[in-house]
Amino acid sequence: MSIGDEPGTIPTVDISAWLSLESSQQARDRVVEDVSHACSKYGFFNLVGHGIPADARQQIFECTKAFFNLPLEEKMKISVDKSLGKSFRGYEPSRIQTHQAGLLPDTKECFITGAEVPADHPDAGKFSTGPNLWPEALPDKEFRQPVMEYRTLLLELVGSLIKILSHGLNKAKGHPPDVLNDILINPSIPMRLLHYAPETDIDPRQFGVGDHTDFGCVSILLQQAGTKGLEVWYPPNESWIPVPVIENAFVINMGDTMHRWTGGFYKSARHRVYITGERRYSVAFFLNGNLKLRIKPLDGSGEEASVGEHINSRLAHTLGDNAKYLR
Ligand SMILES: O=C(O)CCC(=O)C(=O)O
Ligand SMILES: [Fe+2]
Repeated sequence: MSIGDEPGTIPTVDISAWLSLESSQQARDRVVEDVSHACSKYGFFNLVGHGIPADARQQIFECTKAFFNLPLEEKMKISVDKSLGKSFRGYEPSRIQTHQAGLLPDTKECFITGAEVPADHPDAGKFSTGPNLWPEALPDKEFRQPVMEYRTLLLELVGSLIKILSHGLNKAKGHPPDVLNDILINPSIPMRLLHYAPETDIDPRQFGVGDHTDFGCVSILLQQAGTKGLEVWYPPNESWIPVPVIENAFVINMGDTMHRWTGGFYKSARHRVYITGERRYSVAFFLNGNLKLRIKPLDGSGEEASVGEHINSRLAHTLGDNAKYLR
């Protein structure tokens, strides 16, 4: 069921028929059509019927709040500059990333985790790969375990989304129905717990997250109920569309790797988070994909490129002088 597509809104898509073993082929095809429509028109949609339990969603917010409530000196003990090599894990303080010339650095602060790759693994210390950094001040049971459990649940969900998106490309363009599946082999998935502190006297160049596109394939965002700030750019109307929080929904968006790979069929949409006088938390899960994979636009529109090199260079660009943390 696709609700929405009302002027000035992004669609809401229910994928429960895809996830259920009892659904008819017609109901599954409808999910493929709805996801494909949302991603080719907007690159953004609200996802419901995703099967992620409410308590897992609740718990990840508890973890997020607990982390950002720690004193700054505790958070700085695991700041990204302390992570192994270019692994870029741990605490990213506020005002580190700048997305556009002319904007001030984002006010958000983040905690970044990924797949747990031990320090003696041959790839540890390569870009976005290595051991996670965990705050000493929070017991594993209350933080590390639920964060990794949430990651496992979303890994399964993003696998379903990639399969649905592949079927969408099969229907629209005749590509094989598993055309995107290789991105899921040993995928790089940085997950960011995010905190936006309330601000006053806001400079017009200042955002929680400035106007940007995501770098990877598929992003799964959980917004905190009762907050606002996220907006997506809709080119046909040249306007910013608010992305209000919908109960039990995740926000799904396409990133630049997906856009390029599909020759622009699935669109990586510009979005931003404006600052309000209210505190806000969110949790972003970025399927960047297999960093060693080389992908060529499916429509023949460009050269083959490495997933890892692309993501690395995009992140370094937004970090500016702070890209020293990636060396
Ligand atoms: O917090 C949000 O609502 C969005 C964050 C975001 O766009 C990002 O981290 O890339
Ligand atoms: Fe984003």
